Amino acid sequence: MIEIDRITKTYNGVKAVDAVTMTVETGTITVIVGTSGSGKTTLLRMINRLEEPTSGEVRINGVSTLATKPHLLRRRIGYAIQGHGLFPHHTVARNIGAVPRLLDWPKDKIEARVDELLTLFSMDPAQFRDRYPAELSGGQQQRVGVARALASRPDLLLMDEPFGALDPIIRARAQDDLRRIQKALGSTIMLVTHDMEEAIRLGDRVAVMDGGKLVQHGTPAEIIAQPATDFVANMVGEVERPLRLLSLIPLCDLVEDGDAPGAALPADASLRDALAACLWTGRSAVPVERDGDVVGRVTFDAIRARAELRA
Ligand SMILES: Nc1ncnc2c1ncn2[C@@H]1O[C@H](COP(=O)(O)OP(=O)(O)OP(=O)(O)O)[C@@H](O)[C@H]1O
Repeated sequence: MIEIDRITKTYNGVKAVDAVTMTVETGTITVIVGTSGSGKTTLLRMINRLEEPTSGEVRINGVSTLATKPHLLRRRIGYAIQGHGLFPHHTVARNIGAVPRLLDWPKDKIEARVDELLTLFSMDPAQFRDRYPAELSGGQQQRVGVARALASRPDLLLMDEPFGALDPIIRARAQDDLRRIQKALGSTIMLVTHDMEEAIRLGDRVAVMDGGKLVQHGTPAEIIAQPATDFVANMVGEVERPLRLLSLIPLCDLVEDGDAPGAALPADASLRDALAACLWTGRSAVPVERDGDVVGRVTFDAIRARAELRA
């Protein structure tokens, strides 16, 4: 568990981060979202002490980060940034193994970990281990950057706009990859973005910053359905609220007995997908399948009723 306790950073008399308090549960993704200059990066960088707080403290599993020397602390906290910061003259394997090497892991354990991570990120180790960063696509470089940050099984992974440089399609895939890998490894992640769509898609919890203050901290559904301030409502986008909510609800929540025409959607697809299918093909219901078997249908009316209920 990560406890952030009234942490504050003042630059030239101005509070860039103002008494932020929040708790991050182990094994979850927290996304910090806000406009430019709202203090997101400063908050993140105080957690691994790249910035020293003016006041307040951070505790990891009950122990203050002030109790550990900053360079030792940073070996336990992964850090991935936009543009990934790979060492250009080191191979992929050396890049990923950088922190385990600092921690004096035996060579065979490092090699096994590099291969395990490359495989998790859908990059064939035999093909990619010995390449240099310049021999990779932007999306591959980004994956190696995240693999490097995860290599030593850190207590916490901090990510600052990790997908900012990727085009929208690769970006969506990178987000799905991160979700899958985070689940597989049980990692605890704090990620900064200015993109509410990304926050809602990735976060177990979303923390909204405005002018250095934490204005709301809750599940994506809470942020969308009950925005705490006008600023949060604006960030979510009033018009998009019902659609965003539908994108969080799986079909299996609304499935009912009965037939429907046309191609089936998987039970873990979202109501937003089903709505799109209804509108696109003019159907009033879509079949739902699980493991290849049709298990029922979701109707347009049921989707509309759910959207009205929560929006
Ligand atoms: N080293 C510094 N010295 C003085 N002011 C700073 C320093 N670093 C950040 N600030 C100020 O603190 C405020 C918060 O900056 P921060 O980088 O944390 O915002 P952000 O929300 O991450 O913004 P962005 O999305 O643009 O990166 C800004 O007003 C910024 O100008």
